[in-house]
Amino acid sequence: MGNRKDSVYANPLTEVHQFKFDDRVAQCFPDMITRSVPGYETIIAMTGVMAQRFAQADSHIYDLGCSLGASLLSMRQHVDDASIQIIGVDNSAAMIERCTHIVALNNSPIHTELRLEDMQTTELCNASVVVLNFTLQFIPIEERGPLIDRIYAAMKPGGILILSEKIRFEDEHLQQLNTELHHEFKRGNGYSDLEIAQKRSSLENYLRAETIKSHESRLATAGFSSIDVWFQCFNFASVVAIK
Ligand SMILES: C[S@@+](CC[C@H](N)C(=O)[O-])C[C@H]1O[C@@H](n2cnc3c(N)ncnc32)[C@H](O)[C@@H]1O
Ligand SMILES: O=C(O)C(=O)C[C@]1(C(=O)O)C=C[C@@H](O)C=C1
Repeated sequence: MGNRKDSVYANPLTEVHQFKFDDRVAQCFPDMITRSVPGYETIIAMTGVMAQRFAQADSHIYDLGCSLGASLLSMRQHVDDASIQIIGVDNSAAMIERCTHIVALNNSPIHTELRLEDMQTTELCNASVVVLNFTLQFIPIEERGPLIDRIYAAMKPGGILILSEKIRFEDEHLQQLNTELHHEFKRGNGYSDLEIAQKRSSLENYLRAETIKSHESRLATAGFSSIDVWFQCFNFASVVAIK
């Protein structure tokens, strides 16, 4: 259902195509993301802890780009008010299909809806918690501002946005250092140099990382009043923004 070992880039490819969240990736996604993103498990676990604190009665919790539902399941474990609804959105049919099975296996009194939709057009309203865990990075940069503005407009006062991203550094030495440390992390998790190189080129024009400063400035422009980096490991970071 999503428990295979990631071998998507293990063999030499004659041509490396742009990364796609297709069936092959969905099948091994938990293994892929855990071995690729330093701190992933901590970010998912703390997403639940933060949701518990910020979820408001009769409101919606959104997990935008939910993949197999790791963040929404973490939040569902921490929220026990049945007046709250959790909504997961992803535009990959392979992900939503598997996520539907996984969510069904985990009983909960919290109403959970999964949508096979684009997060840029899905209906958003009455939100006390919005999660963008490693998904804004796949939206074209010029479209990120309008999406964050739309999320802000759909949020209740006192609500929280959790934004986790691969980040870029302005300082070229730090950019080089953190890229190398990230690759070292992947090597330590069993990825070969070939896998690292092929995946890197498949993400080249798709995952567009920005600096923490750019993210913070976009969130401030949208109107968020309190913004903070609560987690960072090498070139991955997570930011909270409170309305
Ligand atoms: C790295 S994964 C997210 C991981 C997930 N949030 C987690 O923490 O386990 C990125 C997800 O975003 C989805 N995605 C990318 N662009 C999207 C869009 N425009 N609308 C909805 N989902 C999108 C992909 O299909 C993919 O499942
Ligand atoms: O930068 C990389 O090497 C990654 O693998 C990162 C990343 C991500 O941040 O979403 C990219 C695609 C996969 O979804 C898993 C991890």
